[in-house]
Amino acid sequence: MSKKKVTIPELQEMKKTGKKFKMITVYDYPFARIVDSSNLEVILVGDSLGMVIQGHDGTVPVEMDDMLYHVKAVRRGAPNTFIVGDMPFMSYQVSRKEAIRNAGRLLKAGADCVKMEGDMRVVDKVAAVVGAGVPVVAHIGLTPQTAAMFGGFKVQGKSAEAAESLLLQALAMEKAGAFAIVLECIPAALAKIIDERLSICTISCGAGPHATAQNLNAYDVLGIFDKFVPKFVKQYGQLGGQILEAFNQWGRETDEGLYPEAKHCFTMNEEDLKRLY
Ligand SMILES: Nc1nc(=O)c2c([nH]1)NC[C@@H]1CN(c3ccc(C(=O)N[C@@H](CCC(=O)O)C(=O)O)cc3)CN21
Ligand SMILES: CC(C)C(=O)C(=O)O
Ligand SMILES: [Mg+2]
Repeated sequence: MSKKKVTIPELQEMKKTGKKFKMITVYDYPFARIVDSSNLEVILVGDSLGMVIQGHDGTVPVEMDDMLYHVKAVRRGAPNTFIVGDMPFMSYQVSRKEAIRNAGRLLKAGADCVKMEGDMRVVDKVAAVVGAGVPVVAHIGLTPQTAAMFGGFKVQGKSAEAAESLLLQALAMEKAGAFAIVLECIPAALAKIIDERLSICTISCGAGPHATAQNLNAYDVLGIFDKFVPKFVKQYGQLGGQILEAFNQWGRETDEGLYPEAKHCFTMNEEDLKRLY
């Protein structure tokens, strides 16, 4: 039984009924297939692929073409899952026109909506993209594309002033027409207030339990990505170790002549083999 893709009205209904939804970050076809048969409602194809897949130290190097490539692969694996396509750095900051054009490209590649990071300076771009008919998830708090400005991947909104500013940003994003908002790395108590003050869904990525939804990265959930493990991450598997063990076992068996066995080999008939000599 394949599941039915969740709709935006259904996600909004979940905020009213208090039922949580889950958004997992994946980047490729095999993971997308697994999510499509899981109890997770939403996939984020995040620009974090710059770090997790490409090995950069941040998300700034990621291009539209990278995002389109991964959104297409994920859509092929997860035809029945709602996909959020992340807009990469400089694909929406320059002008409303570029924002609309690039958001449209992500939708044509298979995304159901786009996500845009930023504070008050991005509100007009969000409004323009929504105005062009593309659903938008806003993203405030720790915004990795501009993390250099706050000195790295640091928790945001800890002071009363910073918290007030984030609340105002969230309200502005709702007014601009975003249907949901990611709250990344902010105090749980602030996320609770923001969730209560907004009618749209809040999605917690390191923002505590009070949001409408939770987000984690598949590579963190599985214990594959160990370059850094943020405090909010819970590893539900230790696949990094299992993958290493599998690689080493194949290596050992190949060294010792235990792989391949007869069942792994192709054959040809005796006649043809004789004619060869
Ligand atoms: N694999 C992966 N998982 C993520 O959650 C993720 C990415 N990549 N890449 C994009 C952003 C970057 N993220 C990060 C990265 C590091 C921290 C981190 O180390 N935070 C410190 C807090 C430092 C402070 O106290 O201010 C921590 O201890 O968690 C948090 C979020 C979340 N996102
Ligand atoms: C951290 C999440 C929300 C994200 O934007 C990403 O994975 O790119
Ligand atoms: Mg991102």
